Amino acid sequence: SSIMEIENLTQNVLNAHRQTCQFRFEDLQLLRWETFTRNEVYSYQRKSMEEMWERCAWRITDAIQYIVEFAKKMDGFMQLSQNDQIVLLKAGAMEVLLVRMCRAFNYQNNTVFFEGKYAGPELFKSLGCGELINNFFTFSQNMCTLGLLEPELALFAALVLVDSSRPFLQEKDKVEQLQKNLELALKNLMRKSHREGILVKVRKTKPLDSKLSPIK
Ligand SMILES: COc1ccc2c(n1)CCN(C(=O)[C@H]1C[C@@H](CC(=O)O)C1)[C@H]2C(=O)Nc1cc(F)c2c(c1)C=CC2(C)C
Repeated sequence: SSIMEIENLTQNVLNAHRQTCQFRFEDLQLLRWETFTRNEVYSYQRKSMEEMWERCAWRITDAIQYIVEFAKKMDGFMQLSQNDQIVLLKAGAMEVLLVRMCRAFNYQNNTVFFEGKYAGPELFKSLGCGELINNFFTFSQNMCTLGLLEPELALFAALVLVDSSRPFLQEKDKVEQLQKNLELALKNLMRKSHREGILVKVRKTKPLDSKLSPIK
């Protein structure tokens, strides 16, 4: 692909990302030291497992819808077969959400934005899945150490989604072509900002450990 095509794809992905993030990065940053008081944490911890799951499931479902919109605005994604669009979103939407959530994560006090303020892992105690929550916070910490800027995060999220190694793809070569263009776009962006050194780290950070067996 020509450099023009790559530049256009970069701009398209940045716009798609900006138009489909529920919160602007600047706004999330402004709130990062607004943490829940001890009493507010207690009131969350006293909620039933059902109520807490209901709230979190709603937030996740909502956020995933925005990621579907992100995919639909990405040049090349809608040109894939509908089967492959569904295969990529089913396999990757949650991983893109985890990548996006690092924008709303304060690694200095290990808190994440939740319902208006920043919460630590202890707030989610009543969910009864401390292991999963701790993995989520550890992942967010690792994502933050990459120090990706918003445009780099947008292209990284696009690459998490457009992954030609996902099982059940019908037109793998078409997905591969789009993936290669996105890889060139991210390399091009990093080179321009003289930060290509990060790419080595990025390649190692697979969003979710593939050994995570689906909850039986
Ligand atoms: C892209 O980055 C982000 C980061 C955080 C959030 C969003 N997006 C989406 C909207 N959001 C909200 O809280 C909504 C604002 C609304 C209106 C209001 O009250 O202000 C309520 C956040 C959210 O969902 N946090 C969240 C969900 C969740 F399931 C978990 C954790 C954190 C931590 C562990 C688990 C249990 C996995």
